[in-house]
Amino acid sequence: MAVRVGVLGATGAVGQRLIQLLDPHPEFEIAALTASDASAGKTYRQAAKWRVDSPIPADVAEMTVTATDPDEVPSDVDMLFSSLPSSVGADVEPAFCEAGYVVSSNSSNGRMDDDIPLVIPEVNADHLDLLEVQRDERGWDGAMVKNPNCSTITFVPTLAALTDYGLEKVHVSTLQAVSGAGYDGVTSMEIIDNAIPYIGGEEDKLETESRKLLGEFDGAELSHNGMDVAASCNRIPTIDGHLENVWVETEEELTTDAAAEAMREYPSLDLRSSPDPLIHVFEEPDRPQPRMDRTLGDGMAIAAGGLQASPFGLQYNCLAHNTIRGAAGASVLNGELLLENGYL
Ligand SMILES: NC(=O)C1=CN([C@@H]2O[C@H](COP(=O)(O)OP(=O)(O)OC[C@H]3O[C@@H](n4cnc5c(N)ncnc54)[C@H](OP(=O)(O)O)[C@@H]3O)[C@@H](O)[C@H]2O)C=CC1
Ligand SMILES: N[C@@H](CC(=O)OP(=O)(O)O)C(=O)O
Repeated sequence: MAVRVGVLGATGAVGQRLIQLLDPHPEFEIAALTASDASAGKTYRQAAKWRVDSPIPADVAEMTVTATDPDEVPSDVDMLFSSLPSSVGADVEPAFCEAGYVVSSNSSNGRMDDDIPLVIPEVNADHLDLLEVQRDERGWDGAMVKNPNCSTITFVPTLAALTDYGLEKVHVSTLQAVSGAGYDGVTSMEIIDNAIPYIGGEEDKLETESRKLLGEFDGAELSHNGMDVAASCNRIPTIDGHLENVWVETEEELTTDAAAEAMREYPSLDLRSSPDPLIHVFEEPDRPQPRMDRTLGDGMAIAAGGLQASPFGLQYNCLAHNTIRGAAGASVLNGELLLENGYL
């Protein structure tokens, strides 16, 4: 029987992607939709300005949107996918956990908290056990797991494939699509014929989240990876797909052939949304490209290419679909991991 799930922030850009992914999902059944008070009481069709590239699911369109309040969500809903603005999530997500709901959240609030697992299932599924610590410390019947920032998700799996060589220093420079800023995030006058070398708070997220994701959990505490990470983040006029240039210095000698093989062989998981292969390594020097490669693995694969030696270690490019692998798909995959591990 399918698990009854709800979407917090269901009318937004990421909320719509969540509905697109959850509606055909055999393990989940959409049973609750929440948004701001302005949307509460409306049908989903009335409340959401549907902008996703597939039709609005007919059954979801006629559901009534409620306020984002634990008292408004039916108690037989087992899991909530959250795509609320982080300022809202910080207030209400803990209230849902306290009320007994398991929350798989895409919002950035709490990602770096010591007792909140920040998870990319193919990279650090073992960190999910932090939920035991979380429940002990917070006294929650529910639980909260986060997925990382979309640009973090794009490069960390490629680093995970190289950890046997000892990661020392990582430089990453991003070219991020406009959808990452949300529909009203940057105006056409700002971004057409332009690039913006600043995305508020983004560089710190790549630098800190990557070290948490590649850290070690000993059953009680999580220690962060000791590598140095420096990030530079840029907005460019693509619609979807974050492209990143990466330089990695390792303790052990790392040839481009060995790196390509390690990435190609890095395992995916036996979960519905985990693509096989996880990392698609291109031989062509001009790939990956956002428009051509963002839908690999139904938008859940990581693409890499341009591997070469440089004075700053191994150099390569990587790409992922920012609103699927980087946001909604990441939360759904964490939901599948929670289900697989008996948290529902
Ligand atoms: N856009 C992207 O690609 C990515 C976004 N994210 C993160 O995901 C989250 C959502 O982003 P995005 O979908 O773009 O945002 P949107 O602004 O498009 O959507 C926000 C959602 O939250 C609801 N909401 C807003 N204010 C409140 C409130 N006070 N109480 C309850 N619900 C509220 C909105 O409802 P209503 O329609 O009623 O206003 C809407 O459903 C953010 O934390 C963002 O940083 C992460 C990665 C990528
Ligand atoms: N800041 C990201 C999107 C985003 O909302 O990230 P976060 O989930 O860390 O808030 C971008 O602009 O592409």
